[in-house]
Amino acid sequence: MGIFIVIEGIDGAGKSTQAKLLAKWFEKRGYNVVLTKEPTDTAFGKLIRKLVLTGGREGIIDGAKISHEAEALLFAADRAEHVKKLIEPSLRTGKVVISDRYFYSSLAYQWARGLDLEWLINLNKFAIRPDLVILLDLPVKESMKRINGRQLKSEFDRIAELQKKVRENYLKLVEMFPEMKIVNALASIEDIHNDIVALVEHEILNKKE
Ligand SMILES: Nc1ncnc2c1ncn2[C@@H]1O[C@H](COP(=O)(O)OP(=O)(O)O)[C@@H](O)[C@H]1O
Ligand SMILES: Cc1cn([C@H]2C[C@H](O)[C@@H](COP(=O)(O)OP(=O)(O)O)O2)c(=O)[nH]c1=O
Repeated sequence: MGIFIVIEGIDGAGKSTQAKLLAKWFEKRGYNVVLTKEPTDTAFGKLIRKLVLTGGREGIIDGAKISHEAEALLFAADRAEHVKKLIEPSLRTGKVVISDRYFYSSLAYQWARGLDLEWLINLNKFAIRPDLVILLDLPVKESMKRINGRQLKSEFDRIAELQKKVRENYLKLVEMFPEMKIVNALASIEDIHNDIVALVEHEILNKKE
């Protein structure tokens, strides 16, 4: 069996930056790495971008043309394809899978939209548990600085409000899912990378030996 690692956090937390650095770290050590993300680039991911993420990257704040329930089902459908067609086959052939977002995003974001957490957890039960989930945690003020320009100025306050809820939800999820570990995302890119590597060594590699 391979190794399955997920990077989570609010928009602009540094997920894609750290996912790439971690992929390089494993590759240098001779591992076969699959770097992936959700929403995916498949037809389901495209449908999500069209129906849910309207009006830009943070368009999820409004402009959604569909109900929050349908939204959650679309993310779950995209995830089912992701798990069955890419993640599980890659793990079976011993690869390291690093995913930028996974079902924890559905729990944090769709819960923040008012859906029932238990319903969301049940909906995502098919999704195998990762070996480790890195939660890049930082104050919303800082993340908003980093993604400045990705959103319209007039939407700033509403987006910040949702991000705050999502951050709080992620921190509550850490209490429920022991595979989730918090990393302080306020540090430099290099320091965060080193923290993540230390967690990977401690939580996964040392245990496999
Ligand atoms: N530790 C950091 N400190 C300052 N800026 C960062 C840090 N990590 C990433 N960034 C910058 O913040 C922005 C968002 O990073 P990104 O990796 O795209 O976040 P995410 O994938 O979580 O949305 C990018 O411009 C990136 O270069
Ligand atoms: C995977 C997932 C993402 N999202 C949200 C989080 C982000 O605000 C948005 C898009 O994700 P994001 O990582 O920003 O995608 P990209 O950078 O490719 O545009 O979707 C959910 O609400 N639920 C989910 O299950």
